[in-house]
Amino acid sequence: MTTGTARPPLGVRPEPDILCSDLVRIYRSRDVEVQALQGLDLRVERGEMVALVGASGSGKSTLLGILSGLDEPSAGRAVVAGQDLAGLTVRQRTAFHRSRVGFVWQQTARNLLPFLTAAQNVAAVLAVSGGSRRRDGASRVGTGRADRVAEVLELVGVPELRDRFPSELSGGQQQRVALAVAMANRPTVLLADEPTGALDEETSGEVLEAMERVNRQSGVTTLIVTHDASVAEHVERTIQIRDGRTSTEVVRSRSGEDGAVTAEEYSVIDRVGRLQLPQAFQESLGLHDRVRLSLQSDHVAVRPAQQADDADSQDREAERAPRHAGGAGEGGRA
Ligand SMILES: Nc1ncnc2c1ncn2[C@@H]1O[C@H](COP(=O)(O)OP(=O)(O)OP(=O)(O)O)[C@@H](O)[C@H]1O
Repeated sequence: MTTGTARPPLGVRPEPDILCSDLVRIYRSRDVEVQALQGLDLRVERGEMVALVGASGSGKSTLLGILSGLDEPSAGRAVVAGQDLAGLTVRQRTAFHRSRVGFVWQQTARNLLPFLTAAQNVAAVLAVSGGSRRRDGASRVGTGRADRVAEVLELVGVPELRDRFPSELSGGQQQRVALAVAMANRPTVLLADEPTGALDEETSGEVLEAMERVNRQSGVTTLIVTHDASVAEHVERTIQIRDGRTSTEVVRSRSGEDGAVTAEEYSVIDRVGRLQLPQAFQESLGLHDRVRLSLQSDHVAVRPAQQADDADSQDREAERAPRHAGGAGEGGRA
């Protein structure tokens, strides 16, 4: 179990808060079998805020179900907040979910009890869990339940809404209160399934800003599943999921004096060496069915099969040329 704030020894990568390897989830009914996750690999570091995007049916909700302890994997490994989720009983998974995970759903009805005010919704979580635990293991340090309710409503930017019922709140306000409810118990990991799915663009932005603030101020590791492309502006890493596997990811960083944002695209390579090329790259170069690979001194070139013969002779020319004269042509660098 991950507790405490002790630093790992120099050179040792700290344990990530989400680690999946070769994760498989198969749904079986009487005569059909659906493999929703097909050997998925994922690593989210402590305190990171990451978006998971992908087409409908690609396995996003299935993954969140497993990571939150609501569902169990068919095979493979999933470790969240230091807890290995394989082979837990339903009771153990429920205890894990309550103590370690905050969850925000798209539908308000799943996030908030309609007959309780915003403050009462937050307090209800604390009543069920018996208090507010900190990541360092301390419990209810210096604050009682009422203080924690006020604190968490302040954190998500809606202290003035404390006495309103969900029906008296706008969609964006409801989602921010839902975020307060999810954070009440100081979870290690915050998971959100399409939290802005029912909101307009401006309101989505407000909710995502609140999530960013919560992530920064509390250090909660955050994974947002979404179709909403604008989420990418609020996270450092956007991971694409395709056919039940993570495929590519875009890492955004700020650099230079003007803080310009640069985005770099990466592909995830699994333990047996499989990687997926971004759809846009495939379309742009007409890569389909079969591609030609060639190993260069510092990269692997991926070319349409039909262009490969010409390019190979160019590569051989380039290899013969002196180093300072330039490298091989880059039909598709992987
Ligand atoms: N309970 C279930 N029983 C059988 N098949 C299921 C079940 N839940 C999901 N699936 C199937 O598993 C696959 C992945 O579904 P999942 O809901 O995880 O995808 P998703 O990426 O979240 O889709 P969406 O964006 O539409 O919510 C789909 O083919 C879906 O039909």
